Amino acid sequence: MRKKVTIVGAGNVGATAAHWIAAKELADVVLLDVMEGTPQGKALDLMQAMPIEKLDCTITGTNDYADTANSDIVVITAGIPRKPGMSRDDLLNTNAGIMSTVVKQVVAHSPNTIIIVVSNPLDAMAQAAFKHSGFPRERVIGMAGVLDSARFRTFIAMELDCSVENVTAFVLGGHGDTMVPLSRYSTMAGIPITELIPADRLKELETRTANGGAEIVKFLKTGSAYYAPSSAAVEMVEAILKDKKKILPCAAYLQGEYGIDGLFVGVPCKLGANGLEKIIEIKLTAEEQAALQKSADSVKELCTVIGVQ
Ligand SMILES: NC(=O)c1ccc[n+]([C@@H]2O[C@H](COP(=O)([O-])OP(=O)(O)OC[C@H]3O[C@@H](n4cnc5c(N)ncnc54)[C@H](O)[C@@H]3O)[C@@H](O)[C@H]2O)c1
Ligand SMILES: O=C(O)C[C@H](O)C(=O)O
Repeated sequence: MRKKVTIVGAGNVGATAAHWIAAKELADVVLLDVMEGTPQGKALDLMQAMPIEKLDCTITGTNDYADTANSDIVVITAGIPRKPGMSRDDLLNTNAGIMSTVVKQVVAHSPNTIIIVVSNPLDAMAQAAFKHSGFPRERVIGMAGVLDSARFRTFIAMELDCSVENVTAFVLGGHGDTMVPLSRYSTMAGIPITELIPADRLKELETRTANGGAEIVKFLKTGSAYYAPSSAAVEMVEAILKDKKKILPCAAYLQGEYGIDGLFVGVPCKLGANGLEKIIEIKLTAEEQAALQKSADSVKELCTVIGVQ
């Protein structure tokens, strides 16, 4: 039997995630939204591409959570995106309300599912999903680090004029202005990029990475990025469905790791069939640890505002 992935929110990120999942033939997809007709129309449109692409996936559009029952994974993209001049944190109150109603419905219909949170502000929304679901931390994971590190990889590959496949990159911390790109753990074909790119130029690439979402919002004007974000969420879906034991930077609920307790922060995680299978702890310099702590403090502030600290 095929796996079942529900995507809540059939907007830009949600619909594009459905597209990537189908393109990789990972699972049957249920696309759910509050907008009547939107998920149905997008799902039918995607279904009609399946014969052309020679893919066997069923994509169902719905407004009814009954159709999401017993999903293996639920990806939550429901919520408003930011527009130019806004920070992700400006979405806090609206999206917290949406997250609370969505998660209750998700849990009622798929009590054993694994939730991947995408809605912003990401770390606080992951914490809200964790608290409202009552799930163990293994089954609530936030998507941000895969996207942020993919952005860093893109900029490094552009700088070194090499294949993106040769570049690995590392980003820690929250998905906001306080994220921590770690050049020291980033490589081109195994060679530390700190040996290939001068420090001042690297700083510029790190800053561009931290502002990567805003750069796209400025271009798009009506919303935020969705091709890379949906691709990033689907890399996590694939790691779980295929039990890949893949190490990916994700927002995870820390319980003492990195000296942080009771908060979602972006750290290297092992993803497999059980969801979050391990948090990988690496040695940080005092400066990096301080940057991570600052990032955690800003997540805590948001969580306090919406009562999920
Ligand atoms: N974590 C990340 O790295 C990352 C990356 C990109 C976008 N995002 C966030 O993802 C969210 C979605 O972005 P988008 O570009 O797809 O926005 P969008 O406006 O295109 O889509 C959002 C969808 O959510 C739906 N929705 C609203 N309330 C709902 C509810 N209660 N139940 C079900 N669906 C509901 C809307 O009808 C809409 O179709 C935003 O909050 C955005 O900031 C996060
Ligand atoms: O920037 C945003 O608001 C959307 C997302 O978090 C991103 O990084 O692209």
